[in-house]
Amino acid sequence: MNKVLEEISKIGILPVVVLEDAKDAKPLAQALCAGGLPCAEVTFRTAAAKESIAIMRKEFPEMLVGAGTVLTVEQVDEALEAGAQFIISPGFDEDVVKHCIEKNVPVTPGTCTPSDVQKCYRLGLDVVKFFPAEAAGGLKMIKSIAAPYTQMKFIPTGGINANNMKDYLEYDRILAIGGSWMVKGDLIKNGEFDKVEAMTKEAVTKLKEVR
Ligand SMILES: O=C(O)C(=O)C[C@H](O)[C@H](O)COP(=O)(O)O
Repeated sequence: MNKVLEEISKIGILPVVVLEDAKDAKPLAQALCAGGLPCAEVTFRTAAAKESIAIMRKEFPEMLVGAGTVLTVEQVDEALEAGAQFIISPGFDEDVVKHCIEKNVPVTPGTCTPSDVQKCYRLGLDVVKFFPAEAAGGLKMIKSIAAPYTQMKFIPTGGINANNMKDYLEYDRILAIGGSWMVKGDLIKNGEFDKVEAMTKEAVTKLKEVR
């Protein structure tokens, strides 16, 4: 498995971040690192994504920073220019995946059916995102899908929070979980980075109970 994905596996939880303003990138990264999760998926839902990734990479070299909601080949290139170490999409796009393979950057496309997983398998991936995890059937669905694809690992995201995270993390085919619950937009907007840190710590405490 790719080294970056192995690192994500060791950390166990991938915070999914939406930053409206790149000035929040530094305090947010600081709160995540202090809370014990030195990683972030910065989503390309906002114009601030590229600059935010660049800031986090520069200020926190120990952190793993990737790009999320990557929908096009152009966004892959922008993310790489900013220093993104991995690429995540909500769904499967063959052009995006092939481009990442060419650029030698780990990519985890979103899947939620066996057909999606199989397309990723054929392109040589051994880790995929499972999105939207809770709405698409949760852990029960992942266990059913994972059975035939014996080497595939999953990063479920969507509807995961402090209350249900442990169920996912207990299953050995879960590489890590993704979620935004500790980095909610309001917390960032209001500058409540102490709360981000506290919720991150709480998540790490729960993680340690099962891993
Ligand atoms: O933007 C992307 O690339 C996505 O695939 C969606 C995000 O991963 C989820 O929206 C996070 O889900 P929540 O933790 O329920 O907020």
